[in-house]
Amino acid sequence: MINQLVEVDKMEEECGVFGIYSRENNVALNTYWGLYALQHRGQESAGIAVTNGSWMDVSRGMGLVSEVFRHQLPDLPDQHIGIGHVRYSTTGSSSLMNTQPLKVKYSGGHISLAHNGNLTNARVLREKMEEQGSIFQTTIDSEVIVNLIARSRKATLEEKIVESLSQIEGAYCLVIMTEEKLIGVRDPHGLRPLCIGKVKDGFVLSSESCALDTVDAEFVRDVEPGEMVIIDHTGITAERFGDQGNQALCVFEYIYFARPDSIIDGQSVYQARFEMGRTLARQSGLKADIVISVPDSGTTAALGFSYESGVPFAEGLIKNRYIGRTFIQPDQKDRDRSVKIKLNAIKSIVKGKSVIMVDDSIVRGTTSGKIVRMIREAGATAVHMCVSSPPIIYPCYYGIDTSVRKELIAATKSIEEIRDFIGADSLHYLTIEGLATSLKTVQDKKMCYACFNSEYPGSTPCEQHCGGNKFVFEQEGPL
Ligand SMILES: O=P(O)(O)OC[C@H]1O[C@H](OP(=O)(O)OP(=O)(O)O)[C@H](O)[C@@H]1O
Ligand SMILES: NC(=O)CC[C@H](N)C(=O)O
Ligand SMILES: [Mg+2]
Repeated sequence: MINQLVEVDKMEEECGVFGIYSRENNVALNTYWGLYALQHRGQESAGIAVTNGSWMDVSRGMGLVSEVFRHQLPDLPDQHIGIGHVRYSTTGSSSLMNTQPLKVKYSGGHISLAHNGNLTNARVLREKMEEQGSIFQTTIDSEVIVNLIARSRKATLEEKIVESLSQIEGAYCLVIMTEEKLIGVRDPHGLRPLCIGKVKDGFVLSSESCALDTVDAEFVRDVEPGEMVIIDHTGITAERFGDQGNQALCVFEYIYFARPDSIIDGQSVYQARFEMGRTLARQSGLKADIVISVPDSGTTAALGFSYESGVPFAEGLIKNRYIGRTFIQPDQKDRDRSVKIKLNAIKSIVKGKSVIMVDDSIVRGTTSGKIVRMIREAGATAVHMCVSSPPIIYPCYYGIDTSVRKELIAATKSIEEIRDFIGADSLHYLTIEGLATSLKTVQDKKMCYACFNSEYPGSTPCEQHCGGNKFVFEQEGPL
């Protein structure tokens, strides 16, 4: 019984990275608060590394930020750089061995590194390095980057990093710490977000701007795709690397991953979700007695749907606030159980009503089938399922754990079969065009829609390992 409760606590998401350079602030504590704000991006493990210029200390553990650092934060006198990570595993198992930040000692000193994203050629690089005698202590792709940096013969740290980046492919936002520097890197596609904030005597790097508010940092700008920013006692400098011609921020950040109070590449996540709901209302033309949302991340789109359609919004489902996110849990048994504990219907709201239920996505179909039944059992006369994203048909290889195509319900079933499977009266998805027009501020930017249309902006692991086929690779075992 105790084990079951513990399992339910371990929800996960997409990794979050955070870094701070400041002499006036307690960097360990600020990193802790920053990670707290990024908790929705990864709930499997958390870690913080700090340095005072002479020593580097790292502390990591399995669980939520508040669980890992329940008793103690890394504690070095005069610490002035800190980095942190919350993990949602996409390569390598969810285990203590694979927690981040990684810390290594090499000929140039110490390096700590935290990574959000997923490399598509990590296995190839690792096998090559192993053949040449390199030793790996984890099974994550991120360790390949650390090894490349440590092995580089270039003279300066910046040159070593750029040389390493020229060898890796896929998605990566990195925060890297040495005894003197805090470095932020965003891959040339810009697949994952990373932004810069300013504190009085230094700078902050964060996956999302919501964490800047938490540590009282002022938003400066996003790190550009293919940009490396270097922060040290002289301030901040930046340099470009790689080919920035094929930029493609992950559109799923706006649909589901990011917090609605974050602004990514100039686009408010809240505004994007609200517009997705409005567009879906226009596209579906649906009317009913009430609009309800599937909390949490379906709520903003449901408000937009209600606003556009004129159908009143009501809270038909209540989410247990002590439960995290379910889609990214590593195990289907956990996901099934979590949905039951997570959501409950309010009978008095839905009884005798025709209901439009809005969620941001159907991935494996774990959530929608159960709650359509729940709303019907609570007395609704009809349940229309509205999804504020297009059907997810193709795997993500860039940091979202949907790399096995057969797990995606829309990859194996038609829309009518999904409607039947979840037991809804009707099922409506936002179109790809509708999604694109909802992203008002970033309409002119190229985004990654690969999970909807299979147009991958870069290489896929399958192409690396299976000779050209995009979809046969399954991420099992190390890398
Ligand atoms: O079809 P499925 O496999 O069930 O996945 C889709 C569901 O998972 C996500 O919610 P999640 O519970 O992860 O997080 P949330 O509380 O932020 O909505 C998403 O918002 C959908 O509700
Ligand atoms: N979701 C992520 O960004 C994961 C980062 C890295 N690939 C890991 O598995 O630890
Ligand atoms: Mg949800």
